[in-house]
This record gives sequence, structure tokens and C-alpha cells, in this order.
Amino acid sequence: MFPSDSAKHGRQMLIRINVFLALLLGSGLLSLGIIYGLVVSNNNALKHEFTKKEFQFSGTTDSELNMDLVYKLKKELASANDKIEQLENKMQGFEERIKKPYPNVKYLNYRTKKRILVTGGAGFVGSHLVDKLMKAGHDITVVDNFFTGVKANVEQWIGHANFELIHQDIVNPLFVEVDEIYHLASPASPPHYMFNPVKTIKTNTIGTINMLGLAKRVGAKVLIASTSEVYGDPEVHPQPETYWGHVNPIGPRACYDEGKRVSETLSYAYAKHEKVSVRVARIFNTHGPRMHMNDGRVVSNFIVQALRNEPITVYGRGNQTRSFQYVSDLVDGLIALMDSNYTQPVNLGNPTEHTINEFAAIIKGLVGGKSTVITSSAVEDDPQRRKPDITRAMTYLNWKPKVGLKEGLKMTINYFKQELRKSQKTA
Ligand SMILES: O=c1ccn([C@@H]2O[C@H](COP(=O)(O)OP(=O)(O)O[C@H]3OC[C@@H](O)[C@H](O)[C@H]3O)[C@@H](O)[C@H]2O)c(=O)[nH]1
Repeated sequence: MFPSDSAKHGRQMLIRINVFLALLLGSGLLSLGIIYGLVVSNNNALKHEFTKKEFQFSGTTDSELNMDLVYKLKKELASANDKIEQLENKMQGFEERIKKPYPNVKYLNYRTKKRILVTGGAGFVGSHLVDKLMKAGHDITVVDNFFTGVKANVEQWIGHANFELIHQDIVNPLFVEVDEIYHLASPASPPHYMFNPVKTIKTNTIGTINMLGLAKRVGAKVLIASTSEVYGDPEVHPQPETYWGHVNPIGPRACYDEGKRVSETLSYAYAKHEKVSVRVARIFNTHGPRMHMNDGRVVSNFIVQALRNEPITVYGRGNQTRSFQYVSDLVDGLIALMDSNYTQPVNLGNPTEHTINEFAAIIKGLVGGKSTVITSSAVEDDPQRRKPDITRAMTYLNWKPKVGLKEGLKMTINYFKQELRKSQKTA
């Protein structure tokens, strides 16, 4: 080999090495490029993921914070409510301990002061009678089984030296020394007296025997609270006391109607044979404060329905009539009858007569509101016409009602307004 050939060969080798190195460098750069590309894209994905996470993270934190706050506030509110309740209970305790002044009571000496028993004295009519007799200065004993009566009706007298409250059912004998007995104990509203018919009969028979027996033993005068229902579904209108009535003896109302009729029969049997001094009041529909909201009678139902803007429910066609008296008139009549020498039955009622449809319109007019008047099914044996002839009461007791229908209803409506407010407060 010539030296020039070897130089040529050396140059060729150098070129090959350079090409090889260039290729190597190129592929290296290419790989680096690919790796860079991969890293960058991965980084972007991470970035995106991070942003997403960050977004989610920040959202979660906010709502958790809100939940925490709501939870805390709820806890604080609950504990504040607990404290308010505790304070209210304490205040109620204090109020109860502060002696409430009694209503004014007249002073009577031992010659004029009477010892009077009022059965059913915690009821609607009974409690108004008790108020009047207490204010007149007499010694009053109330006996009540609290089936329809409530202690709250006489709470104004509890603790008074002239007042005593006995929780007892008059179906059981009672031994007390009294001068007069007003026997009012009995459920009076149709749904109440139909609730337990046998019990209603027992109250008006055994209960009445117990009271007449007590009157005989201690020489007391006794007034029996009878009812216009002894006339049943009357065929004579208006009803005088001489009318014997038209009662279905086996109908749903019989427990009360017949119960009261037996009560009257017993009274005159004791009067005739045992020389007991009896008075019999036939009480017509009455309304006023202390009627129970769920009493079920037409006055309470219509007023409460109108106050609540609920439909006023007329049973049947609404052409049946009733005459409504205010409770203070009735109480005056009961006392006048007890104090009189008249021993025959006496109607006590207001002769102003209205159909139930008219009555619904009167209540709606007085209450206002949005109530509609609807009719629902008629009541079995519902008396169709009722209006008292009060000639006897006017003649022998010099009594007649003083409170007009609308005047009385306004007072009854105000009472139910207060009751509804109270019940909404405690609900
Ligand atoms: O929501 C009612 C409630 C009652 N009524 C009707 O209104 C009339 C009067 O019903 P009430 O329940 O008030 O009273 P009643 O006249 O039937 O009985 C009353 O009679 C005299 C009292 O001795 C007694 O308190 C009671 O028995 C009935 O015709 C009755 O069907 C309605 O139309 N809607």
C-alpha cells in the first residue's frame, strides 16, 4: 500500500466516524425532544389535575365551613331556647307563688250566709253560677268529676276561705252539710252525652237520687238542672212547661232526654213523698265564655270554624231552629228560681228564635273572615223547632233575658279568640 492510499483511507474513516457521531447526536436530540415533549404534556396534565383539585378543594372547604357555622348556630339556638324555657318555668313558678287577689266577695254574717253545693260547678254554666254565689258571700262547695268541667274554670277561687273543690263523681254518695244544692252535673253537649250513654243515664238517675237523698238528709233545698230536651222534637211551638214532650225513648238522644225526664220525675217523687223542697229549671240553648272549644255544640263549632276561616258546617238543611241565651241571664234565672217559692218546672231561655242557617250567617257576619257555609249530614232525631215560652219565669221569678243575641255572641266570640290564641301559643 502507498502512503497516499493510507492517507486517503484515513480521511474516509474520519468521515464515517463523523457521520456516525452526527447520527448518534441526532437520535439523542430526537429522544431528548420526545422526552421533553412527554414531560411537558405530563406536566400540563398534572397542572390541569391540580387546578381541578384546587377548585374542588376550595369548594369543599367553603361548604364545610358553612355547615360548621350552621351547626354551631343551631346548637346556640337550641341552648338559648332551653334557657328561655327554664326562665319561663321559673317565672310561672313565681307567678303561681304570688298570691292573686280574689274577686271581691260580699261579707255576710252567719244568719245570711248560706252553705251551697254546686254539682258540676267546674263546668261551663256551673262555674259562672259559682262566681255569682261566691261574690254574693256564700260558702260554696263544688263537686265535679272533670269529665267536661275543668279546674281552670274555678281557679280564681281556689284557696279562698269560702270555697271548697271536691273531685268526685256524684254517682257515688256525697256527705256534706249544706243548705242548698244546685245539681248541674251532667254532660250537656250532644256529642258528650252520647259518648257514654249509660254513664249519662247513671249521672242523671243515680246521681240525682244521691243529691235528692242528701237534700232529704240535711234538709236542703235542691234545684235540678233539666233541659229543653225533655220536649224532644216538639209538636207544640213555642214550648210551655205544660207540654209533655215528644221524645224517642230508644233514640241516640234518649240517654240525656229520658235521663233528664227521670231526673224531674225523681225530684217530684222526693218532693211529694220525702218533703224535699225542689226547683226544676228547663234550660234552653246557652252560650258564653268557658264553653269548651271542642264542645261540639253549634255555637262553639260555628265560632271556632269562622275564626279559623274553615267551612261552617250546618247539619241537615239548616231550617231547624234554636233560641240562644247568654250565660249570665241563665245564672240570674237559676238563682231567682232557687230563691223563689215556685216549685213547678220553669223554662229558662231567650225566645229570640233563628234557623241554623240564619245563625251561621250571623256568626259569619260578626266574626268576618273567609269561611263558607257548607251542609253535612243531618243528625238523627234532631229537634226541628225550639223556642221557650217564658211566661212562667216572667210571672213567678220576675225574670227575662237581658242580653241580646248579638251582644252576647260578641262576648263569646272574644272568649274563643283568646282561647285560640292560647292554644296557638302552646302548640
Ligand atoms: O256544627 C254544628 C253543630 C250543631 N248543628 C245543629 O245546630 C243545632 C243545635 O245543636 P247543639 O248541639 O248546639 O244543641 P241542641 O239544641 O241539639 O242540644 C242542646 O239543647 C239544649 C241543651 O240542654 C243542651 O245543651 C243541648 O243538648 C242542631 O240542629 C244541630 O244539628 C249544626 O248545624 N252544626
